[in-house]
Amino acid sequence: MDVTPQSIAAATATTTTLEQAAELMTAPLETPVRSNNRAKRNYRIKSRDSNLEDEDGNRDGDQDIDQTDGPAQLNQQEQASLDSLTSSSPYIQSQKAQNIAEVYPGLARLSFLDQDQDQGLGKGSDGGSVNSFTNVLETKKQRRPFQQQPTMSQITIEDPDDISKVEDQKEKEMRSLSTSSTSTSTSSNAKSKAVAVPPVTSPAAMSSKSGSGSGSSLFEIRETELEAKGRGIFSAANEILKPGTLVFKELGYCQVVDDESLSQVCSTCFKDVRDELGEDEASSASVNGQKKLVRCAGCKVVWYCNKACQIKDWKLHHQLECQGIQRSMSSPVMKEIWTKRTINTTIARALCRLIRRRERVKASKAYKVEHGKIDNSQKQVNEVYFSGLDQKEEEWLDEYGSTWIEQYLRTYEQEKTPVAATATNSSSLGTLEESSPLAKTLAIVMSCVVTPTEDRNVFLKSVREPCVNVESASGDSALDLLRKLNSYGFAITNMETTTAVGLALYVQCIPFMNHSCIPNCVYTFRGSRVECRVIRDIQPGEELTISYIDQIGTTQERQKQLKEQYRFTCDCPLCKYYPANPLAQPEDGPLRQIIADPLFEPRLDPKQGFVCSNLSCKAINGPKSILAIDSQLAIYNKVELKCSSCGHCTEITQELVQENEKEAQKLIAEFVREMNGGVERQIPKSNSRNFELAKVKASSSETPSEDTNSMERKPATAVIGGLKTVREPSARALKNFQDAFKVITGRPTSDSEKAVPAIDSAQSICRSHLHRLSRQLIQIGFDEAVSHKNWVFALHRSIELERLLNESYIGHHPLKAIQAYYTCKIANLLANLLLEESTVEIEDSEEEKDKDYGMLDSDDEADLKLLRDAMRKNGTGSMQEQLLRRKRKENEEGSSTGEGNAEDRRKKRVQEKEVSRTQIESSQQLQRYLQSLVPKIEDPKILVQVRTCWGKDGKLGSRYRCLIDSLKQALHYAALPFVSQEQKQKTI
Ligand SMILES: C[S@@+](CC[C@H](N)C(=O)[O-])C[C@H]1O[C@@H](n2cnc3c(N)ncnc32)[C@H](O)[C@@H]1O
Repeated sequence: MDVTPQSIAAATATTTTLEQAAELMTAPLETPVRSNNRAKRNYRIKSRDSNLEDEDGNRDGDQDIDQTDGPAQLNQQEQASLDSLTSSSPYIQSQKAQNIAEVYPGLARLSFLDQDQDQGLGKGSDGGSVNSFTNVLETKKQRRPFQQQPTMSQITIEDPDDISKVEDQKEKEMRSLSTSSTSTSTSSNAKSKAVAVPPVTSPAAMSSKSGSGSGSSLFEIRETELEAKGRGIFSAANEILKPGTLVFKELGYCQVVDDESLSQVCSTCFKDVRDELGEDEASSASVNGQKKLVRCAGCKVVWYCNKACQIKDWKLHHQLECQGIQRSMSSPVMKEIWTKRTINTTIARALCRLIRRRERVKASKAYKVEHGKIDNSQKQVNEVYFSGLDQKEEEWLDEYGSTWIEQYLRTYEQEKTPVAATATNSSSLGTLEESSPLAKTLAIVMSCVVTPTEDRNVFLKSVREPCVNVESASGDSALDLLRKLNSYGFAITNMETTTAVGLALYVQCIPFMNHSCIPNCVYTFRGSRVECRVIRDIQPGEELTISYIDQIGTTQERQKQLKEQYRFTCDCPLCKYYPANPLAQPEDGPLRQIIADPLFEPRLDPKQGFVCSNLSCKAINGPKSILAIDSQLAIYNKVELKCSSCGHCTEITQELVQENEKEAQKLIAEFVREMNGGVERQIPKSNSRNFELAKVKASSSETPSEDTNSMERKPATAVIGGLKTVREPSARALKNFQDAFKVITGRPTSDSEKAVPAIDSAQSICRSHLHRLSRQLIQIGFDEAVSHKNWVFALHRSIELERLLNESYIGHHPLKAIQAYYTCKIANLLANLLLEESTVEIEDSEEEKDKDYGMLDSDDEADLKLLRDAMRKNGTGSMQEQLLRRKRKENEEGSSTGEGNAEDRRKKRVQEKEVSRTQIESSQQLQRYLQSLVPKIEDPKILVQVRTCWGKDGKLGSRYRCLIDSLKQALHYAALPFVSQEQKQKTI
């Protein structure tokens, strides 16, 4: 059942507190259904329902909305361009890659092995703020019932004082996080003037309680030494900031859930139901006939996990948003957009929230009080950072935007001209194709918040000069706001699935952090709250940095991305050591300063190597011979590669490289298609490579539209789904993979060394360019293998992934901790697999089936007992040995009964022998690999990394422990030894 804003409004109108109001709302909310999975023992693999058919749950419930009377849908190109607005917002997009949990997107499937649910995203989101907000709300006055039609004046709130209390309270909460209200410059090398963060936009200006600064600020925002770099965040602590230190937490100024995740992620706390239920179950509209999240019945757009969340959002954002969306829906064109999402509304919703939040902030008492105290330098901090908006779009908007959007809005408001005609008319006004995403986003915004023509014009008016004071910085220009969103917007990602689930705008601290390819801080999300932590020692006065992009690329690739998206050239120690320009000399000083370990040998960039094309040589050359193939190619278009081993020379050209890349991409696509029953599936392109796979994954669970084509695609997505859909990849798929791997890396896959005789032709020449693709291929391979339960294939991919990551990241890096975490997950999976195979076999045994296990509580208990009995009966041999013994016994029994003729029996035996052989081989492989993983898991160095990069009692640390315990248990039941480092040392 939907939650009606009316019911809230009505309830609030007749009660004194919202708490009471919430109680009075008799059935506005169904109790969100928790996972219907039984609590699984942690040595068992959670089974997943692969039915993705109902993933469009929110649409199903929309039958009351008439979707037939809208004009024709906008064409696909326009849709694609709007999507590109979302993805081309540089800061927004690349931040997706920064979430360090995105290291192994492919492995995220294994998240169901996690047991520490209390750590899950969303549960603790925003800490206890739900309660504190409810407390605040308890003192609220009665509200005007919702039924009153909103007017233009409602862009401001009818009762600003009311909202300002929430704002004021929110500020108080934020302040209580800080140990001091403003930061002061304490750093000795602070040459330029430190800029304290203004109170309104930076109430947490700000040090963390958990910091080492004993009450003083941990950081300050001030100008960097480079003018072009602008401001940055510097350590203001008197001592070294140690890894794990929480530098700051920052609440979003405003945030929205992405269109794609609206029905699965709570719009207030960002709890993702997929975390609890697994993607496949969450994608269906309901569990046991009940909805998992509940939807606002007013606009039918946003979803919540419970009343508290709905009320909180209603007060802070949704009341006016809801009215706005409903007003917008009064136009058939807009109704089509809102109900069918023919245009992505994420950015438009974020903009609307931003506009309203700004209005509320301005109306709050705290703002009024503090505003008087803000000096000029503080005002600078509040200025809108000018970047991110595509130049072309800016120009287009200046020239035609206002007219076109105006016409667009007027046309469909009058409900006379269908969209197609509007587009035709307006195309004469300018380059509509290029600029329509922006125009449409603004059109949606205006349809929600701006009505009279004169206000629209003000709203659209572009401000060309950077704003220097608070008022104009938060001015009404659409471009100002969009810029703000582009500059300070972050994609909120789900830690576990690595999928972007929302968009939040931050204005206090995180937007002032500059980039480094070898950063000293990372950030993660807890709901919409961003947390910034130290990952290596930071000296007093040193700048705090994060990485805007995925660090796995070559210097040339990284710099290209930074240039394109952020318009600067990075001069961090990594860039200095591995210069993009091959003519520049590498400097190892800066890197050595960061990695102080005297034993640390800066490795040469492994991505710059190449494979010798001499078939009999096969040597893989490091970058000693050629420092930067990519860069040389970029400059000279041609490079001669001389193999350091055999002296063989090969010439490569840009064209050859491009051909290579094309071929590799084709092969990857073929592999994915083959794995999915010959059905085409797009591999989305992304600048952020960490995010690529997450996107592939996300695309597999895309909400299908209602056309028949997408219905036909469903079986394919179902195949990708849960573990129940066990399907061996076809021989062709495997061959596709091996071919792709060979073309990309120049080497056979680790599981096909015998099968692939030699590297052929000049294809194997320059692999450095294909590094990104090889990672993509391996991750896709792993992901697909896990989906299809082909563990041996998965195992080989995980070996390759591990090698790739080891080669790609240097020094202390959180990614290594994440890698260890996933190694542990793989080990868990494999151990569980061995257990599961045995359990299944035992269940199949007639002898065991006859036993009465009716006394046991659950199937799981029965499985366990069967397992124990079997193990007891057969001694301590491995599971596979036990199975073989049983099979042999059964064979003997079969032959002694003289069933069938001798020839049949012989054939059967041969067949069984073959099955047993494959089984033994694969399980032996698994066991060997598992045992090779175990020492890595408890490697003290890894344990330090896991612990420090997330704080002493960090999330990852506790999860890691949990996984190790689970692994130990699984290994114990599978009769495999777990030799920890500790035990090993004791034995020695
Ligand atoms: C989010 S802002 C960071 C704060 C910014 N420095 C300021 O003063 O507002 C991102 C912008 O800062 C600049 N920047 C960040 N890291 C940089 C670096 N390592 N070198 C040069 N400029 C950098 C770039 O102009 C980039 O587009």
